[in-house]
Amino acid sequence: MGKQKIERSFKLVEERGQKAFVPYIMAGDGGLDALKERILFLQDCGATVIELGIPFSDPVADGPVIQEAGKRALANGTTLELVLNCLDMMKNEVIVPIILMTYINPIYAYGIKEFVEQCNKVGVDGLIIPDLPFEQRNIITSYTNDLGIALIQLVSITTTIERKRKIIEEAEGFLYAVTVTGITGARSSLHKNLTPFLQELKELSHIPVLAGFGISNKNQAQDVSENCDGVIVGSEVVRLLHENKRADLKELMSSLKNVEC
Ligand SMILES: O=P(O)(O)OC[C@@H](O)[C@@H](O)c1c[nH]c2ccccc12
Repeated sequence: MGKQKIERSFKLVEERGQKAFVPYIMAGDGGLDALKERILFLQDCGATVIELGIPFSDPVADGPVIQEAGKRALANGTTLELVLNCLDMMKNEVIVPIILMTYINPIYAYGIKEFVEQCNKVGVDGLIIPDLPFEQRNIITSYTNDLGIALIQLVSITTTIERKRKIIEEAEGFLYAVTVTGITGARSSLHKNLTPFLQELKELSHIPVLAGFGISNKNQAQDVSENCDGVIVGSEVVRLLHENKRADLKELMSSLKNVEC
């Protein structure tokens, strides 16, 4: 459970000489009835971890594709509570670690302590809360630490070295390296300083470093993962699921299987 389950999954990828692939999906896009099937599909495609987004009305870090998916999910009545119930019902079939990505507001509304306890009960292994400042992580970690749930930290290409060091010291599960300045979504080219940025994080970090934001095809995934432990792909996965292009998604997810470490 929790951190350890995430660590084990990365270890397995490493032992196989592969790179990690973490797909992001929006809970409730396509209806909550589709959630279990989508998670099991991604699990079968070899996802290292699944990042599951909770729809929110004011998603400040999300680009257009994920915003639209969030709107669709909210329109069909998806709530944090319903997503947690849904996870509870599928927990015996889900082997792949699950990380919930939610803004802090829905957690406040739910009740922080109740939220973390429920996450633990339904088998959530980690959390990404992009608008929770590192300095205020205590409001979550005072509950997650005891339960072994990982609070995934993000560092960006503009983070200072002092801050990177501080964040990495506390980071657990994996380190989320944000590869662009801006919001989520496909980019035709990635940041020119991406390679030194990832190399520096790899040197500093005791846990896997994963790159996310703007990666949308095989070549980008392979190029980027040469300098880190794998990639997180959101908008493209959301698009392919919405358009029901399962074969393309499978193909994209297989892109890191033959990469040499
Ligand atoms: O969509 P992209 O560009 O592939 O990026 C991943 C991203 O979608 C996912 O990790 C994510 C979705 N919403 C977020 C908000 C903050 C940080 C990360 C995320």
